[in-house]
Amino acid sequence: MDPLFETKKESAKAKFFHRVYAATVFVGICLILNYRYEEKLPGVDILVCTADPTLEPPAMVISTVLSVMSYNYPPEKLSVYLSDDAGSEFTFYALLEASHFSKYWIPFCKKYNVQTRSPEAYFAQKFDVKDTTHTQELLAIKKQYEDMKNQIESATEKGSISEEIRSQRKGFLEWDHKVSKQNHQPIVQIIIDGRDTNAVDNEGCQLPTLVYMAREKRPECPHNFKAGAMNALIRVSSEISNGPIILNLDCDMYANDADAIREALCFFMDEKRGHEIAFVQHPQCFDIISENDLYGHYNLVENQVELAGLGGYDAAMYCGTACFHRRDSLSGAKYSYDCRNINEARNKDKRSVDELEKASKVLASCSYEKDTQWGREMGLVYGYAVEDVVTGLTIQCRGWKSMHYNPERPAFLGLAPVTLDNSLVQIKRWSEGLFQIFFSKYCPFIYGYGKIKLGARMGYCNYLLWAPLSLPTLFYVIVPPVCLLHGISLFPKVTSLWFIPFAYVFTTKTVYSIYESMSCGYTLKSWWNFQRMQIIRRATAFFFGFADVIIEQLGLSQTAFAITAKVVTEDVLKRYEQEIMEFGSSSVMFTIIATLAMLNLLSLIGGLINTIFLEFGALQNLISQIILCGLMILVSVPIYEALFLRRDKGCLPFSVMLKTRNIEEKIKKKLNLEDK
Ligand SMILES: O=c1ccn([C@@H]2O[C@H](COP(=O)(O)OP(=O)(O)O[C@H]3O[C@H](CO)[C@@H](O)[C@H](O)[C@H]3O)[C@@H](O)[C@H]2O)c(=O)[nH]1
Ligand SMILES: [Mn+2]
Repeated sequence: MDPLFETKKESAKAKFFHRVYAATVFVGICLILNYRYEEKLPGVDILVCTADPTLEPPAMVISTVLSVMSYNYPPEKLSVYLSDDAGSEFTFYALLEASHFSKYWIPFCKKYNVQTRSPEAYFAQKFDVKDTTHTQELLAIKKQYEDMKNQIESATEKGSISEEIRSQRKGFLEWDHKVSKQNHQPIVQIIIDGRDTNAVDNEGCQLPTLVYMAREKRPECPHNFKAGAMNALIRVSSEISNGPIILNLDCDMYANDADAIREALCFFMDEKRGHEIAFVQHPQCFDIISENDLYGHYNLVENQVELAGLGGYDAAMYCGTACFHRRDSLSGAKYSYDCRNINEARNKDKRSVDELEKASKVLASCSYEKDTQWGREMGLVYGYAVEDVVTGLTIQCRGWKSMHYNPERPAFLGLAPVTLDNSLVQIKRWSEGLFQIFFSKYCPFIYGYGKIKLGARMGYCNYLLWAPLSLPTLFYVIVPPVCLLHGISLFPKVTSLWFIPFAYVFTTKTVYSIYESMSCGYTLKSWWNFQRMQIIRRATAFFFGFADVIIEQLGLSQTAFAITAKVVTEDVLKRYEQEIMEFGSSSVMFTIIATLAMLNLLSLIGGLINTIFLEFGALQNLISQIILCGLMILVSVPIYEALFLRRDKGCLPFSVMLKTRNIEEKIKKKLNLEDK
């Protein structure tokens, strides 16, 4: 037999035994730890944010809530809070329905050891169950879920909630005719009181606490977007359950691993180093991603190399969601050795639900933060479009450490944008927010000096400097083609020695990037797609982010938070799955993309005509530019398709085409002139 084959077999065997061994040890340790720590498990408060019932449908929000309510964790130590920045009674209603459904959902998950505990994601799967009682129960609960969802959706569509439902719950009294999204009193409703021994599921097991909160909103009072919502949540939860560990989740990201809390606690409760750790960040992983990652949301290299590297410097970046925090460090405490105890007794509050709600409302009011350190030294930092990253940095600079934890089965799965427009809006917010931090007093090089390691500061800047990256990219996609058209050579001749450094940098960078991507699990095609997205992002989103920060620095505008839409129509989703780029709207960003694609195409044609027919010798001077243009054209193929070939709803709209035509005309005119 082939000796190579033999060794392969041997090593496979060894690997297998290694795995079995590791798994056994792991299970063993878990059992011991469970036994040793079960009593000491700390209270965990899960804070979920939502902001708009049309962009973030209540049915999606409650699936997230249900996924965390059904964690494998003692329910009397678990509390779930939903912040609703829209102050919408439909979200409140949906949460009420969810609390009812949880009585069936939680026991079902536990009985059949369901792994995916977001009902929406779970029922979207294909099932293959043989056992008949299981099938029956599954079908029954699926029907129950769908009925609930239909009810919520029809109420939202109708725009009203029936008197019958309203009369069942006094909480609805909060929504009189005066409540609007931007203007309403603080609302706190304890839907399930975890202390109440009657709050049980249909098998008689205790349910976790569930709270609805809509902080006060007044038009004259800046609300600071998600950071404001989170800070109100931190305070309200401290009043009601005061769990020493906080899990922060966006409404579009559900829990995908029922044991995630226990795993995260292994870091916090570690006897040697646990007390130093402020937060444990899971990477942002997404649920629906097209096969070859059309819009570059997989983030495999980012998660496995860049963010993990920052984690290696004890400075994992806080990414706003899927993050476990120590309450103390999030609320502004400095690190000290005394922070060791997280398993303090749960607030043994004897106050009634009404009293708790009343006390909480004060904490969720506009005036509460006046003249306090909230938004500066305490809680999430205000004034940045990426409040999460800057907050994480301040926590680290107060002496804490943070972990990046990327388990094999993603513990959380979110919703990535499935249209180019949404994706760019999101990236623009990020690049803007990140660059804002670089420009502020929190610039890691200055603020972090002497507090976090140099590597960590550099790692942060890898992200904070996204926006200015737009400038070289724009230069490279505009200047070389324009010069090519005019026959101006920008790079050294192929025969010159000076050509070597350019060729060297270009090839090694490309080869390394392919190697890195593929070793992290990308396909070659997804790498290629990512190159396209990089150019598109830099030429549009990063550039707008850059411009906005400059304008803000001049004091001409203020930061806003554009929420990414989470509702998609069937045909958009279908095109996404087929990896057809979705344009469909006439955003300025699309005009830029289309213009750049046309500019390169026409310049290459024009440049080639000129050199071949007029001065053939010039070719070797222009070869680098021809290659650059050619690559840009190859990468832009989907854009030409959207401009000229496609007729579906996602193609580039006529208005974008018209605008790019202007440029074409100009180039053609120029070519004609030269021909003469
Ligand atoms: O005024 C607001 C605006 C937003 N949100 C919530 O913030 C979350 C994130 O918003 P989303 O539109 O989904 O933005 P993403 O770009 O997906 O969010 C990423 O980037 C944000 C910073 O830009 C972080 O806050 C997020 O945690 C991170 O997931 C959502 O749950 C929203 O409901 C609010 O609660 N109040
Ligand atoms: Mn999101």
